[in-house]
Amino acid sequence: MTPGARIQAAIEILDEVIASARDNGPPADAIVRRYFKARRYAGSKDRRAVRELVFAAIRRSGSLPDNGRTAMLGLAADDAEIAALFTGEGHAPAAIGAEESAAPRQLIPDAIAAELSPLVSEAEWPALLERAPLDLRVHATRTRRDAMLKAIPEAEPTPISSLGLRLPAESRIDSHPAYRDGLVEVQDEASQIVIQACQPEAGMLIVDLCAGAGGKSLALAAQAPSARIVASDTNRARLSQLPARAERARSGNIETRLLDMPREAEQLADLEVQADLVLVDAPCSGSGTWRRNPEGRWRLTPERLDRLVETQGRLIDLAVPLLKPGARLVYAVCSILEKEGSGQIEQAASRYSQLSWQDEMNVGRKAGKGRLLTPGHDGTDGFFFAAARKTC
Ligand SMILES: C[S@@+](CC[C@H](N)C(=O)[O-])C[C@H]1O[C@@H](n2cnc3c(N)ncnc32)[C@H](O)[C@@H]1O
Repeated sequence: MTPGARIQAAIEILDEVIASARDNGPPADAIVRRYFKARRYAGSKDRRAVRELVFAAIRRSGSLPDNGRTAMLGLAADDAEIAALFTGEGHAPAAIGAEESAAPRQLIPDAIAAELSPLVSEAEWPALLERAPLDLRVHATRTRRDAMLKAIPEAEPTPISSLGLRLPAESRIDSHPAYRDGLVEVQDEASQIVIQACQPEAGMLIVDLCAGAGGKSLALAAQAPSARIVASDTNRARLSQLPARAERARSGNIETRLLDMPREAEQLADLEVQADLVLVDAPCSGSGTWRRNPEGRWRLTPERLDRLVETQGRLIDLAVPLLKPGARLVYAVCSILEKEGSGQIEQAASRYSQLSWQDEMNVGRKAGKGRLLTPGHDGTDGFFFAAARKTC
């Protein structure tokens, strides 16, 4: 592809990403992959270059741009070499018209900025959108981090999690023998810290209420191989990925349970007052993962945030009856928004006097009754978590 054709390809992909953000469709990463699947002639250098252009344009625009061209004109406004490629020749995009406007440069739109945790100062905003490294979690019972550091020489130990390895952004691990053998799993350090906060132990009954594709269930299973882990979720497609992942990790102690809204309480009735640990890794704005999904800013509307906050509260209400006396509840969201984090826990604390909120881990920053991790402060994804014990 010529440099101009790469710009045009990025514009076409951005058009799809913008439409997908409007319609709650697939993420940018999936759209880039789909685009090139249909264009086998593009070489790996072309794919990488176009992907970089797409993500640079998304990072630069805090709010949803009108279309792919305005988003790309934003990059052209900052970079004369890119502007010079708008020639209209061959497969290059049309020349830039005198009246054409570029998407404004903005990291975070005002409406979202107003929802951020007060701990996240404006000086931290650029880090929210920097490229994330690839973090791995070492399987706690099958190997040791030292051994994996030797097996994957490019990796460094993560500073906070004792099970974590860090590789540079854009690294690939899926064909490495240690990954194929289930000795390492992709998991951001913040998620590994949430598992530490869970304190999983042998023999426990653990409910991972929002298990998704099982990232945290797998970590719990690796640390407590004789625990019984019930991994539930309402999303069939996500949950169905878990058995194969568990097989790769050789974790035979996870059972999946598909839930249907609004019948979850009924479907979990056999676990009432039985669980030693319930993890609520709730659906959220994903504002802590903008490093990977910067177009998440385009998807977040005040209405969507309100709906998420309501669902999170409902999930806590589903979790509490499952706890036996003395059991542990851990609430987590990959969010840096006040309402989804410490605000949500203030609400839960006012509903449940039998929950005693614990602050046992000296990581990140204290945020109300929980802890907040952020890319700028901790080098992890943004995550809020809080842990409580049921007193009676
Ligand atoms: C943040 S994701 C979970 C990620 C997962 N724990 C992991 O570590 O990979 C939140 C999940 O909550 C699920 N969810 C949404 N509403 C739910 C409900 N009412 N009951 C159970 N799960 C729900 C979503 O389908 C989604 O998979």
